[in-house]
Amino acid sequence: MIEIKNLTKTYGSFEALKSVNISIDKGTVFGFVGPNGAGKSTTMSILATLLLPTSGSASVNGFDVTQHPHEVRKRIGYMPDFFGVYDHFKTTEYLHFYGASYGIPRAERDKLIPQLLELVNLSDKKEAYVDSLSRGMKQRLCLARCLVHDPDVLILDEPASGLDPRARIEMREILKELKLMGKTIIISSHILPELAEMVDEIGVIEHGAMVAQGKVADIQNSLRVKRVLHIRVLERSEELAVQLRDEAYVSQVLSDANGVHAHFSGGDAEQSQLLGRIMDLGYQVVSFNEAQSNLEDVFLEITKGGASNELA
Ligand SMILES: Nc1ncnc2c1ncn2[C@@H]1O[C@H](COP(=O)(O)OP(=O)(O)OP(=O)(O)O)[C@@H](O)[C@H]1O
Repeated sequence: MIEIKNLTKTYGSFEALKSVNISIDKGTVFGFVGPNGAGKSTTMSILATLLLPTSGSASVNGFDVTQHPHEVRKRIGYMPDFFGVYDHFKTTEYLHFYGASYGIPRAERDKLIPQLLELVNLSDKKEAYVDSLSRGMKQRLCLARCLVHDPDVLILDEPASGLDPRARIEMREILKELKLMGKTIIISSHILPELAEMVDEIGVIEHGAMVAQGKVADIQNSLRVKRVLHIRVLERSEELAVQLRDEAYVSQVLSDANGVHAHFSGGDAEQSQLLGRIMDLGYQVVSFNEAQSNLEDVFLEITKGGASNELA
């Protein structure tokens, strides 16, 4: 649905994008993560036909953003990180304005707009002036605006930025609904653990270049992000801790009243073999769990440099 090939963008002599490649299948929710200034907004603006690339190509459903921008615009809903809302409108009027500019007939809009307001939890604000809405509400209204022409693809540049925790959760719930509706979504954010819950894939960009891309679990596996294993045995817990220290892929073994905790740098296969060996050694295993590492761990592992410190 989205195909970005060797995309570059230079501002004067500064290379904001250096041959970026991204491929996103229909129905995928793609989390686009990277520190400030990495090139997320630049990539998304090009995809939204608002900025011309210096070289390379980007297409939506087969339509190239530079050759067929009108076809692309019909298929995308774009939510920029800065948004202008027309304060003198009421929320309903605001959506009518956008619906009309997409050529949607009045009768159709009359049916559609209450549905959109319901989707973004603003039904009780249908008569409110945009001016009077909170930041979170304005952001949800902006999202409703992106959906007016029922686009297949949503390009959302930091839709949860500046929102308080409750407003972020509301935004996340709406995005989950959009995913269920089959939309292809590319969403950028600094709030990595929040993305983790809803994205199918992530792409990590740093200094204008993609540094990793794929399913979160695959990236974790390929990077061998350290897992923490929690192991409880019926007896001889201390002895197990000592034996684990000699195991490959195991480091930093601790033992306490809750069991043995070990850092593990192997993948799924090695983890399963380790469990087998512990059982072969005659331990009666009560539980063998892996503490879930999250997107933040993945991100920090990939971008190791100082740039990641800028993340919220
Ligand atoms: N119009 C411009 N002129 C010159 N440099 C620009 C321009 N727009 C963006 N840049 C530079 O391009 C780089 C990428 O910017 P971009 O806004 O795409 O980053 P980002 O990943 O979206 O960052 P953030 O998370 O802070 O929004 C930055 O170094 C930025 O300063």
